[in-house]
Order: sequence, then structure tokens, then C-alpha cells
Amino acid sequence: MSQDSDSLQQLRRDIDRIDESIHDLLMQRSALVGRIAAAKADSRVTLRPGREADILRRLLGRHSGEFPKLALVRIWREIMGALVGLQGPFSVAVHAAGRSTSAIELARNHFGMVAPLHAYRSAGQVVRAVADGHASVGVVPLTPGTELADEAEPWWASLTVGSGEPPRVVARLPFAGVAPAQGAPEPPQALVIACRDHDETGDDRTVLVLETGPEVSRDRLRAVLSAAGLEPAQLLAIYRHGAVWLHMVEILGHVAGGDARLTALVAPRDPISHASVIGGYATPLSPEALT
Ligand SMILES: C=C(O[C@@H]1C=C(C(=O)O)C=C[C@H]1O)C(=O)O
Repeated sequence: MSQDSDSLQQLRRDIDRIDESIHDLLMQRSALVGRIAAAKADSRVTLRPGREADILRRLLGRHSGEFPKLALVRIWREIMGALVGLQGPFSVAVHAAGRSTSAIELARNHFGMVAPLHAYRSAGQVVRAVADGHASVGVVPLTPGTELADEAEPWWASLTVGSGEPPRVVARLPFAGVAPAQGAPEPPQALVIACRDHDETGDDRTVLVLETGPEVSRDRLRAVLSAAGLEPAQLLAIYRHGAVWLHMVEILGHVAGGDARLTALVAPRDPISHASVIGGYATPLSPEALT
């Protein structure tokens, strides 16, 4: 026979009642899935990263009380990951570089426990798996500021070409990251690709690939972008290949492919000979937004 006090027993009955309410609502939320899937019948990809970001921002905006925001985000990531998987086939291709499991962890944390993950040995294989429809989305590790020279073309360069609905960058992980512990290395990051365009959310970043001649400094590139009205947020990677340099750059805001500022970038006297939008994403939540 339990020794717990009557008041504890009563509190536990309250918790059981609340759990059942949460559970009922979860089942109700899931019951909408058929209608949601039907409304997307003409779309190859059911995932909507922009909508998911809107939901999380809205909930965090109304949140109060003791329950930790990070835990709130994690619960909703699990719910949304499960619901995407109920709308049709959904799988995640991950570039598991070397023995590192960090991209797999990022993918699990974002897409939840239910989504099947498949590890690939190269980022190029991940892009192909997504392009061919073998995977719904791909997760490729990102180390901002990466410099590559004369190796095989990086995966992101291949997103500038392709017809039909080629893979595009649609999210940056972690969407809800925590600040690294003091002295600890930068936490792992990744980009998510899928065969659809990013939906504007009102707080977004755009990823551009810029082609220049050699010896274009970061400062020069920043100046040229700013002069064209595009605010560079971060230089994500550079690929130096003989006389052709490719730069993957993150821009503040949502920039559509046909934006006049992109045309202005490729002016005859400027160092940029080609500019392509390869995707975009809802700006990830800052660690401050989660405390
Ligand atoms: C339910 C939808 O499909 C997916 C699941 C979502 C959810 O569980 O809220 C949100 C966006 C989509 O990734 C939707 O598009 O609204």
C-alpha cells in the first residue's frame, strides 16, 4: 500500500487528467493528417519548414511559466516530424562524414524518432538521393567559412544547375540551438535540402552561390553585395578552382530567384559573373530566444 500523502495522490490524479487531455488533443491533431495530405496532393514534398518555423515562433511567443522553452520546441519537433511521416513516404538522407554521428544527431533532433534515416558516405550522394526521389530530404554538415581548393566540386555548387524541381536548401540546423559551453568547440551545424522552394516566413535567410574570378577577398564580396542592396550575413564556404571561385553566402531576408538585386550584382565591372539562389530558410532561433 502506498505511503504517499493524500495531497500527492490528488496532484497525481490532476496530472493523469491533464495527460489524457494532451493525449486527446494529439490524437485530434493527427486525425487532420488525411485532409492535410489531400490538400498537398499536387506537391512531391509534404514537408513545410517555413510553416514549422512559424508554429514554433508562435508558441514560444505565447509561452509563460516554468516549462523550459527548449523542451517545448523538442516536443513540437517530434510531433511535426511524426505528422510529416503520416502524410506520405518520408525519409531523410544524411551525409555521415567519417565516423562522426553529429549530422545524424542533428537530423534525429529535427525530424524526430519516427523518420527513417539513411546514412551516405558523401554529400554528393545525398544530393542525388534527394534529386532522384530516394529520400524526401537530405542533411549535409555545414562548417561556416570552409575553404576548398581544387578538389571535386562541392555539393552546393551542383544546386545551381538542374531542371524541373531540383534540390534546394530549405532549412539550417539546429533550428533551436543552445549556446556552446565555454571553451567548447562550435556545435555541429547542417543544411537541409529538399525538392521545393523555401516559403517566406518574415524572418528568413537566403543562400546564394556567387561565381567570381580569382583573388576576390571576403571584404570585397561583402562590399559588392551591400552595394547591390543584399545584406551578407555569413560566408558559408568558398571553392577555389583555378580561375573560377565559387562562394556560398548567406544573405539576410528572403530573396527570390528573379530579384532585380541579383541582376544588379552581375554588372559588367563587378567581380561577380554569376549569382544563383540555391535556397533559403527561416532564421534559426537564437539561444536567447530559448531561455
Ligand atoms: C501539417 C502540415 O504538414 C507538415 C507538418 C506540420 C505540423 O505537424 O504542424 C507542419 C508543416 C509540415 O511540415 C502542414 O503543412 O500544415
